[in-house]
Amino acid sequence: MSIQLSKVEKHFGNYHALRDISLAVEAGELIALLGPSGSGKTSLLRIIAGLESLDSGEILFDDTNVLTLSAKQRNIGFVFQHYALFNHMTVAENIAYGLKVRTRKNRPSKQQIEEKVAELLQLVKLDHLATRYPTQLSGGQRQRVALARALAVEPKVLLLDEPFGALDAKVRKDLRRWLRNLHNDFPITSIFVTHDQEEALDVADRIVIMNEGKIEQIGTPTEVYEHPASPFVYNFLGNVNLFKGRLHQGTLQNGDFSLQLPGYEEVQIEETVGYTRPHDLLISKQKIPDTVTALVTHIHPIGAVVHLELNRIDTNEFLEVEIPQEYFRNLEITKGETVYIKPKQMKVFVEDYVI
Ligand SMILES: Nc1ncnc2c1ncn2[C@@H]1O[C@H](COP(=O)(O)OP(=O)(O)OP(=O)(O)O)[C@@H](O)[C@H]1O
Repeated sequence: MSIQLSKVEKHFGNYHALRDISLAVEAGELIALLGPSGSGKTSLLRIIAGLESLDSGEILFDDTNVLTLSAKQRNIGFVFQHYALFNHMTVAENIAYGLKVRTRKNRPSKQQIEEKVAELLQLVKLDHLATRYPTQLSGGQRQRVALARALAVEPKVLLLDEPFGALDAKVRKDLRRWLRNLHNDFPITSIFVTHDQEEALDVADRIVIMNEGKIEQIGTPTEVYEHPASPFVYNFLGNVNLFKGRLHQGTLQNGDFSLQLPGYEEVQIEETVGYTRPHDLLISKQKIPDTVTALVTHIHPIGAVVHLELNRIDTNEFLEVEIPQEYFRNLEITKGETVYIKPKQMKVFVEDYVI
């Protein structure tokens, strides 16, 4: 089932919570709604589900306008951050619940329900825990039961609101891999809300980045990470170094250094900002032309890479560099040492859009 949102608007009183939201989700896609707290992710999810009304705009499931359909009629599976399982029912009973409460006419036979539950238990890898109660499960296991329960009624669309938000980092990581694999085997159109960049980048086919009720960018994880469409996206997705300066005839002049920026020859801005990722900064112990001089203030080895925190001598600004462990060892950099930094590449946004 594909989903098409067009020009969706929503106010809560005077507060403009969703602004001109248009989005096309293809059948079988796994989409992440990513953004800071209050950016409108949950409101958008609830509007798609039919749990919240909208002021104006259109929502199509395939070619059907669903605005007049209730949440139930939209045939949506919902998984929330806090596993809303029934504690007095076993895992198997929880999963069967949605089928058992159907009207007699639509209810599968007892045997069909049992088969469906067994199939879902296998899918979420909990067959050995079918007779346990929710209180006897870990948080991660409970979320898998919640997902199996949502899938039992064979929804056309699956909506997940911070499904792993209440779990610790390791379990979260395992579960998001598991969700990715599950989705590969069982490609139901799914939209999940998260404020965790890594989770969105790791799991989603495409990411919708939201800020203050607007969509900032829609793209694959690689597109949004490698080609952020706005300063907001650049800052929000990963670490970034800012180089304030003057852009003139294709050169960014900043403190003690200047950098040629191909593609920006026609642009002149007195005060702008260049954005560079930590792994796009060159670091050297020898002074080379057009470099920034900085002091190494912290060294954090993290697995195969080393993060270095630096303080620029000329502007006193903070910089972050990321280099492979092996390269770091060869350089023999120590804390307190003076080093020279040069961006390999930099992005400048003109009127909020990258050239
Ligand atoms: N029922 C409501 N009544 C009034 N304001 C609301 C209501 N629901 C949401 N809002 C406001 O709309 C804005 C967007 O909220 P929403 O929950 O959609 O954001 P979010 O991106 O999901 O945030 P979070 O990550 O914190 O859950 C917030 O400022 C919130 O206070």
